Amino acid sequence: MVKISKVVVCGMKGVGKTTILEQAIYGHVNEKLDLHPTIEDIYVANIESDKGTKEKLRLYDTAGIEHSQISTANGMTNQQLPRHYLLIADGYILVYDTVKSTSFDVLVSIKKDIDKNKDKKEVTLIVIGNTFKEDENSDSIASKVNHWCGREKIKHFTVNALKRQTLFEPFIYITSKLTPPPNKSSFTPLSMGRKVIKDS
Ligand SMILES: Nc1nc2c(ncn2[C@@H]2O[C@H](COP(=O)(O)OP(=O)(O)OP(=O)(O)O)[C@@H](O)[C@H]2O)c(=O)[nH]1
Repeated sequence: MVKISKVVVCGMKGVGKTTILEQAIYGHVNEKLDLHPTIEDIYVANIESDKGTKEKLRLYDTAGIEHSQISTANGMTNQQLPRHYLLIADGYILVYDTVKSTSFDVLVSIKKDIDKNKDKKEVTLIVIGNTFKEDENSDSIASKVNHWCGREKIKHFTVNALKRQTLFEPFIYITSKLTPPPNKSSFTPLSMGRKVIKDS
């Protein structure tokens, strides 16, 4: 039976999660496309791993988390990833905006939540920084994120969601991490996707 890995895409509100998925899978996003806040969408994509095998990923686009709701005065988490994602996920794509340090704070909070709830299950995580625009803050945020990713042993990618080519590497990377060694090889990068649910 073909294994379909389940990957949850999460992060702060408005960091470009939907744009990244729509652009990686369909390649139709431009600055004029109006995207609405997500409740939940599920995409299925066929992606070729670095071992040359074609793999199927089910990608869950989640509702963005508000920075103001990640922690309370006593340090307790208020708004979290819905619990069912923690049960089903084989992997996570954590997305932040390279000029908003608050969007990185949200990832740190999500990662703690994942660690607390993953039990003994192995999960694969990657971090994607979406570069809306360059500004003087982006270097200091990038070095903070690099440092954290190094400590947490998470691969960090920087993309521009509007440039489809920049998106292939992280998707191929996580696909490869989630799939066992192949029997034979072929080559087609990110080929097609099918959106199966749309609530937003
Ligand atoms: N210029 C530019 N705009 C972007 C980029 N990525 C996303 N946007 C825009 O930013 C807005 C929010 O993007 P979404 O992809 O909906 O962000 P999201 O993280 O899915 O948002 P929520 O579902 O509300 O959490 C949209 O209007 C996008 O068109 C980018 O790289 N460059």
